[in-house]
Amino acid sequence: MVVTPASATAAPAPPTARVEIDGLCAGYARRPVLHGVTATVPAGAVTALVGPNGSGKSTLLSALAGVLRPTGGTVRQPPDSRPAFVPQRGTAATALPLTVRRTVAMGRWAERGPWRRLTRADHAAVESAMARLGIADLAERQLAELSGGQHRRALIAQALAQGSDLLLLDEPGTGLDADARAGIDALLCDLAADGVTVVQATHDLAAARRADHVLLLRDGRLHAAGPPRTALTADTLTALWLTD
Ligand SMILES: Nc1ncnc2c1ncn2[C@@H]1O[C@H](COP(=O)(O)OP(=O)(O)OP(=O)(O)O)[C@@H](O)[C@H]1O
Repeated sequence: MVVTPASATAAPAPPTARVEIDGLCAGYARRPVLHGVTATVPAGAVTALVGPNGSGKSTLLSALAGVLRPTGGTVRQPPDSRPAFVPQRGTAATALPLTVRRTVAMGRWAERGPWRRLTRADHAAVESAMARLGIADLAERQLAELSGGQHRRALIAQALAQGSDLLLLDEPGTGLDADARAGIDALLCDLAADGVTVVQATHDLAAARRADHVLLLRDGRLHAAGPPRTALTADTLTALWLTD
C-alpha cells in the first residue's frame, strides 16, 4: 500500500480522525470483500473512495454506515454516531404516494421518530435541505414522478436533513447533469467547511481530485491513501486500472 504524506517538507498537524478503520474485513454470505482495510477518515473534510468496479467501495460505505457488520477488525466512531447514508440504489419506495417534501422530512425521523409532529426547526431543516439540492420547486411532486437525477437529489436532501456530522454518499453524481454534479460538489465542500465529514464513493476522477483526502481500493484492499495530489498519481491510477 502507498501512504502518501501531505507534504515531504512541511509537517502539518495530522487531521483529527472522524472514523478510524482498523483491519476491517467485511463482505456478504460466502463472499468476503474487504480484506484488512486500515485507514482514517479525517473530520470535517471530503474523502473520496476510488477504485475499479467491484473493488469494495460500496461495501466499505455500508460498513461505515453500520448497515454491514464487520467480520473482522473495527470501525471506530464517536459513541452515538448516526451517519446519514445515501446508497447507490436508493431505498425510498417509489411505489408509495410520497411527495418530495415528505420524503426529505423522513430524514428527521431518526431525531424525532416517525410519529411525533415535526418541530419548526425540523421543517426549517427540510426546506433548507431541498433548497441546497435545488429541488424546492419539486416539493409537492410525487417521488414516482421524478427523473432519475431529481430522485437522486431528493435522497441526498433527505440525508442532509438528518443533520448528521457524517455524510456517506455512494456515487452521488450518478445520473446528474454537469450543472447538478458541480452543484453537489460545491455543496459537499460547503458542508465540510461547516464541519461535516463527507465520504463519497466516486468514479469521477475530477471530483476525487477536488476532495481533501482519497482512499484507493483495489480488490478489497487499501492500495493508496492521502491527499489527491499525492494519492492520485499516474502510477497509482495505472496500477488500479491497467493491471490485473
Ligand atoms: N449484496 C451483495 N451480496 C453479495 N455480493 C455482493 C453484494 N453487494 C456487492 N457484492 C459483491 O461485492 C464485491 C464488491 O462490491 P461493491 O459494490 O462494494 O464494489 P464497488 O467498488 O462499490 O463497485 P462499483 O464501482 O461497481 O459500484 C463485488 O464482487 C460484488 O459483486
